[in-house]
Amino acid sequence: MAAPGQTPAYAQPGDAGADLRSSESLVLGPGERALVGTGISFALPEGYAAFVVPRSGLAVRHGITVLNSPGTIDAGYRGEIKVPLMNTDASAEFRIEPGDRIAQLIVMPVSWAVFQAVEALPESVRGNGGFGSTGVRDGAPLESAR
Ligand SMILES: O=c1ccn([C@H]2C[C@H](O)[C@@H](COP(=O)(O)OP(=O)(O)OP(=O)(O)O)O2)c(=O)[nH]1
Ligand SMILES: [Mg+2]
Repeated sequence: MAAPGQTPAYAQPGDAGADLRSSESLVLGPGERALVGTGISFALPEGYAAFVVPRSGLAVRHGITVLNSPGTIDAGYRGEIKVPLMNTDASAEFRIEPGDRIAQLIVMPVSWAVFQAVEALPESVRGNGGFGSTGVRDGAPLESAR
C-alpha cells in the first residue's frame, strides 16, 4: 500500500535499488537522526527480504546516511517502511520534504540456516584471521596493507 506518489520506483532500467520517498517534512540538524516515514507498506513473498540502503548522492553531497544500513525488512512485516536517517555533516542542516527520495530498497532472496552446536569446525585457509589480518605478517604491517 502506498500514499499517492510514494510507490517505490527504479530510476533506470536494471537498477538494483528502488527509491524510497519521504512522507514527511523535517529538518535534520548536524549530527541529528530521525526515523522518517515513507507512507508505504507491502507484503514480500516468503523467501525474500528487502534492505534499506543509503543513496550515494545524498551521502556524498550532504553526509546523509541510513543509520542501521542495511535496514532489514522481514517478509512478514506489514507496517510502514521507515528509514532511520542520520545527518553526519558537522555543520550543515538537511531539509527533507514529502516526496524527496531519501533511501533505496533492494529486494533479495534469502535462505534460512539451520544452526547446530558443534565441538569443532572444519579447517580453512583463513582460519581465525579477520579484522585486517591480511595486512600483517608475523605481527608486522605489510606494504600491501593499504
Ligand atoms: O530500516 C528499517 C529496518 C526495519 N524496519 C521494519 C521492518 C522490519 O521487518 C522491522 C524489524 O526490523 P529489525 O529486525 O531490524 O528490528 P529489531 O530491532 O530486531 O526489531 P524486532 O524485534 O521488531 O525484529 O522493522 C523498517 O521499516 N526500516
Ligand atoms: Mg528483528
